[in-house]
Amino acid sequence: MTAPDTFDRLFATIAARKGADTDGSYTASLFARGRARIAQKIGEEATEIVIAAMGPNPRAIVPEAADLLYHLFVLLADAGLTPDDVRAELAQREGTSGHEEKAARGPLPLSFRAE
Ligand SMILES: N=c1c2ncn([C@@H]3O[C@H](COP(=O)(O)OP(=O)(O)OP(=O)(O)O)[C@@H](O)[C@H]3O)c2ncn1[C@@H]1O[C@H](COP(=O)(O)O)[C@@H](O)[C@H]1O
Repeated sequence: MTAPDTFDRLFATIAARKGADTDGSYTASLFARGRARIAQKIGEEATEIVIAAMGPNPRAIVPEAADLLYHLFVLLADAGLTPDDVRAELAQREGTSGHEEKAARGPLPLSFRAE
């Protein structure tokens, strides 16, 4: 059996914080504040990635990506999902170009098209 990687260990820690004492854990306090607050944090972290992406130093993206992944993991755990659900979704997409997938969706109904 292979040792769990950093992502797996992080998710296990996050999941174990559900219902924990909020004083000692930022994760527990996020769970306590609820899904809307978690989703809002993801929006904030995504915005910070956009700002880092537009800057001159690509390394600045790394800590913002870590913040975003951490908050995404909190959302998954809050929703009763796991990174394995995301792995399975990505595995299902493996080998299908985004162009192919978009073409297979067919044209948008008229009501969705831009003027
Ligand atoms: N990876 C992280 C991690 N990344 C970011 N953060 C926290 O996420 C918050 C995001 O920062 P912001 O400035 O956006 O928010 P804030 O003003 O501090 O807080 P808000 O009131 O806005 O929510 C900071 O408090 C960070 O410390 C994290 N907190 C915890 N972890 C991991 O989760 C584990 C469990 O943490 P606790 O639940 O706190 O024990 C830790 O050991 C780490 O491995």
